Amino acid sequence: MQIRFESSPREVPQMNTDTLRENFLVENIFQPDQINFVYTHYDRVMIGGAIPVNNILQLETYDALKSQYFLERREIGIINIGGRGHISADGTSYDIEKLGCFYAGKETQSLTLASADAANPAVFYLLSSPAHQKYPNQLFTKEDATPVTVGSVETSNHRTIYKYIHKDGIQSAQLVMGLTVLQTGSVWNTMPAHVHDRRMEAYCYFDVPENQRVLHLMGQPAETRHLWVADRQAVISPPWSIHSGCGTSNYSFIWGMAGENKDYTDMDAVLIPDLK
Ligand SMILES: O=C(O)C(=O)C[C@H](O)C(=O)CO
Ligand SMILES: [Zn+2]
Repeated sequence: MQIRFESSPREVPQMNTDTLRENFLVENIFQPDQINFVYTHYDRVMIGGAIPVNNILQLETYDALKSQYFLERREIGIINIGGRGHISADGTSYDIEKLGCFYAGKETQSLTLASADAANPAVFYLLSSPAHQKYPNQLFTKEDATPVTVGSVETSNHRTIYKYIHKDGIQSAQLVMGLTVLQTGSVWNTMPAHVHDRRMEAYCYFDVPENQRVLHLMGQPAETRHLWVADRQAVISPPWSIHSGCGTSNYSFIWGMAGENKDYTDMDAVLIPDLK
């Protein structure tokens, strides 16, 4: 498992393209018949991917966690961005369609991931944070997430936000998670941008068409940098950083956070003319 340490707002403006990508871009977590994680020191959030094709994949612990099992002191949110899948948690099975979200709380001892059809496998994005309290395991479909449409065609940011794990949705110790789908013709996410120094965030871009890319913007509002991001790649956003993107086509992305609170609306907005 790869481990990423934190970078301060003073160091980031000095980074060249490769160093920025080494620190903030998560490139290869989605591999057939594997579960892969990157462990970040930003609120100790782990970012993972799994594509069960021919095997049922078991969530195993890692030496770095020094725990008997993965969720001994952690919780996890799992969103399926592929074909129909199955999740089993401590003996209870759940069917999970594309864009469904499963939450497994602290002390869930056994968790497996499988696909309904190897020809169209489930693709699971995994986000895990430390948990000091146990909350019930729960499945949400995208309809359960009470979608909200924001932005407009005129500003090329017309998009639908699905909130799954947050203060008023699936209950968790600190994890917040959901996804955003851009409408055809819209390319901007999270513009106007914001920061929330109380929570780190990770974005995982998906449904980015072949040969298209998302230009992800990061950094302090007056000192921004960019990363070119491909389909099924994730970006770590430090709490002091904006996280916003503009695509060469429309796309979707999963956002997830951990930190001081679970209030999705707790954001400090940045005025567009203040961006540099
Ligand atoms: O499109 C958006 O705007 C978002 O999806 C914003 C994210 O949900 C976010 O950054 C939450 O803090
Ligand atoms: Zn945010």
